[in-house]
Amino acid sequence: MNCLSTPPPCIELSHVRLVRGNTPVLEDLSLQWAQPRIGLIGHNGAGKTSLFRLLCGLDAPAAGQVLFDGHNLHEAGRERTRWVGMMFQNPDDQIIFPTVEEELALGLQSRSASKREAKAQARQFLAQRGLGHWAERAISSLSQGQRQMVCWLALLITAPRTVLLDEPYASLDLPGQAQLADDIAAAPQQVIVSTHVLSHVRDYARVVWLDQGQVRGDGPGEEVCAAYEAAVATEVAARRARRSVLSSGS
Ligand SMILES: Nc1ncnc2c1ncn2[C@@H]1O[C@H](COP(=O)(O)OP(=O)(O)OP(=O)(O)O)[C@@H](O)[C@H]1O
Repeated sequence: MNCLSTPPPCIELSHVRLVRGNTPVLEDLSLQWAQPRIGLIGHNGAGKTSLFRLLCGLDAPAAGQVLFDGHNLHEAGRERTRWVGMMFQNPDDQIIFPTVEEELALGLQSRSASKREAKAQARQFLAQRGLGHWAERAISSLSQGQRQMVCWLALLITAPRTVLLDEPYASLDLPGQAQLADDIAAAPQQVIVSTHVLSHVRDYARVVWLDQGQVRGDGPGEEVCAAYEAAVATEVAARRARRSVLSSGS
């Protein structure tokens, strides 16, 4: 299910090279993403977070380009925050302000609301979601999962056209995971979810499997997740066989 009232934006990577520190992470990567829901899977270190950092403009490509509905994303300036927003894997990398309402107001202020208006809107937004009592709470008093929820709410309130979620379920309890899944299903934005929990993206029409910065699988979630699981099973079996040979020789 998706609730997009307009067609999702088209994100196009063309021959992108991305280097982080001295490490080449993405090499000659070309992709076109125009589906409302997209899953991104792959091993630790495959390049998923790096790709997200590129897509929200935190990092720029060393070669190639990224287009958002035909516009160069890395030349867009402030306009880019209306296009793409990211929820970080670790909420502490994202949250800046001491209270929930101030954190939520931040994105609204950058959209020209005054500080007072932005805080009032943030309080109203929280109240609509039954979280009015969170408004003045100190971020430091929230659990990790609750902080992740604040990051999600901060994205929802600023409503960029594309939302990048990096391991969004990692710290959430089961009710929190169900709520986030429902929120994602109902979100009017294009949503791209990076996750190691395949059940969250298996029913997506499009899943991309990233392997050492390259696309190894791309297609319907059922197929790509099954191919990834099969590859993992093969890797694990090979590793166990090696370990058993080593231990029998010792
Ligand atoms: N700041 C950095 N400087 C240099 N190399 C980095 C930096 N951050 C990440 N890398 C490298 O980039 C590669 C991709 O890392 P990335 O964090 O994008 O992977 P990932 O797929 O998101 O992994 P995970 O599933 O563990 O979150 C890895 O080889 C990693 O070591």
